[in-house]
Amino acid sequence: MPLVNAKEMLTKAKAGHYAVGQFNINNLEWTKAILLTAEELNSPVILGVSEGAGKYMCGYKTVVGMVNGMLEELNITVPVALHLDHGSYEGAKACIEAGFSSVMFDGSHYDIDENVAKTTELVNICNEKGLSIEAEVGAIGGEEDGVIGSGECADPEECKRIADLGVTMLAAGIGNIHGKYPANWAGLSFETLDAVQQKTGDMPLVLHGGSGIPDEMVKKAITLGVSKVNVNTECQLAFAEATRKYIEAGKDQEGKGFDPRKLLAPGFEAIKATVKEKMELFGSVNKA
Ligand SMILES: O=C(O)C[C@@H](O)[C@H](O)C(=O)COP(=O)(O)O
Ligand SMILES: [Zn+2]
Repeated sequence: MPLVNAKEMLTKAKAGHYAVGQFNINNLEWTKAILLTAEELNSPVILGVSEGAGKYMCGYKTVVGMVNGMLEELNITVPVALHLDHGSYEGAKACIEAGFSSVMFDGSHYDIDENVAKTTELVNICNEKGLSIEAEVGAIGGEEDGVIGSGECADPEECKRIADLGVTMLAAGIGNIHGKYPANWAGLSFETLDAVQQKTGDMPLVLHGGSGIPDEMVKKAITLGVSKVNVNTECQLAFAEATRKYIEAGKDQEGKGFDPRKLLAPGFEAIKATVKEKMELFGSVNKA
């Protein structure tokens, strides 16, 4: 099946009280592992590409070529959206041109009026071209210069202003953090999430920083309107751990164990296992 935008899969998820996973891709192994797992579990899936990962993979056109090639060669039949993650205004335009099916414009660092103005322009372009679009209100926390900043809680009124522009999905800060959560993390603010959902109605809400949130909190967030959960760090940690074990066991020095097709295989399987676990947790299995 060719790429689809994320509108239908997220509308169904919101109505069906489950969430679709966005898994960030970093290279060929990542992409193949995520697509094969989605197909095996009959689950819709969103492939997230940050601007940095896009550059690393030789640009957005390369990413589009690789993903479209895999959809065809691997006979992927489940709905797959290719989505720019935390995009700038220029990055969003470049991805629209390159053939992505969905973009995120992260205007959370602008004041609300500028966020509204830029989001509006991109909503118009995406509508015209048939892409889905995610916007963000309230910055997500995370590590900067070695310090882990706590996540902001979005203002529900500002969320409504952005939702009313006609975006497909809305990321609202609810105390969530990118990367590893610190031991003293206060947890998700369900009060904020509830207030955002009440103001934004049927709008699918997005939970960023999906790695390391206790399962029960993720499930509760889904009951309060989260329809898309973003995961990157947990796949990276699983890949790194499996690769380290392989090398520490000296397997790269046995026979042809240094061949990248063998060396990267444990990490590939570890990503598959992580994605499977998350799809089961989010409830998207058999929802393709
Ligand atoms: O780190 C990235 O490049 C992608 C993330 O920002 C993604 O949008 C996300 O929210 C995943 O968070 P994580 O699971 O905490 O890495
Ligand atoms: Zn994010």
